[in-house]
Amino acid sequence: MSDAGLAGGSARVGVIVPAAGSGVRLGEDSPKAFVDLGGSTILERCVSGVVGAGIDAFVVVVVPAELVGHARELLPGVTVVPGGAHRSESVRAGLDACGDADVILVHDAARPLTPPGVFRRVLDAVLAGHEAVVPGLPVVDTLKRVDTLKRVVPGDGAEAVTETVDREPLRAVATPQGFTRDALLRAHADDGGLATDDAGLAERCGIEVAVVPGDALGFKITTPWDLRIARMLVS
Ligand SMILES: Nc1ccn([C@@H]2O[C@H](COP(=O)(O)OP(=O)(O)OP(=O)(O)O)[C@@H](O)[C@H]2O)c(=O)n1
Ligand SMILES: C[C@](O)(CO)[C@H](O)COP(=O)(O)O
Repeated sequence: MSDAGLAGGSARVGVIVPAAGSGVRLGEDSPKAFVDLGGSTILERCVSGVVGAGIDAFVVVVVPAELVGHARELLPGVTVVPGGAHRSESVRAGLDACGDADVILVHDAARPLTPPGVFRRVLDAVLAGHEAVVPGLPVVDTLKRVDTLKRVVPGDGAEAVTETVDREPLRAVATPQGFTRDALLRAHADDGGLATDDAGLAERCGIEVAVVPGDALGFKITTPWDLRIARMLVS
């Protein structure tokens, strides 16, 4: 489909929800997507958020192989497929199940509180003609590059600051990340390698990635602290 076709409102939209991680940094008994967040799993909350964004989309959820049946029970009517050992492999499994979508959003299950406006901004930017779009926020902390200390004080584990990094041109990016079908296929072609996000793979093959405003509520549940905040926000 041409860009004009996408802008014309006839685009078919697919959403891949990678949820096959184990959540090592969270340290709960279940894989992260299946951890409780105010009475529903993180995964159910995330899929509700996708549906609640009001985008007419085909949704594919990617979970650990042993939890495919359980996820299908939690999410009747949603396509569920087994993922891989790395996030990029899980996204590729979702891509294989994504049918004939013209635009594909990839949205981490681990970001279940992402507001509808972020989905809209990312989708609208793809429909407007960008091949790849990520939501991003300015970095607020002062950033230091570190290395090992020359003057080692036994036992304290300290590191040496080598540089203060200019944060002005930096953005902390989240999901959903949106792509034309062609761009996402190119990014993942030939088992496209591994990266922490899909835009990273797109960049490697020369695709320009646009950044639109993200939202603090789109934070990723990674650590026990994040889960605590998320539970407070939904209570
Ligand atoms: N093999 C993997 C690894 C990650 N993910 C998904 O990618 C998203 C972002 O990953 P992250 O937050 O790092 O989750 P985990 O890999 O589960 O976390 P950890 O690194 O702490 O184990 C999550 O929704 C996670 O389920 C996935 O689908 N398949
Ligand atoms: C895709 C992502 O959520 C964008 O912020 C992030 O890169 C996932 O990275 P992680 O290393 O798997 O946490």
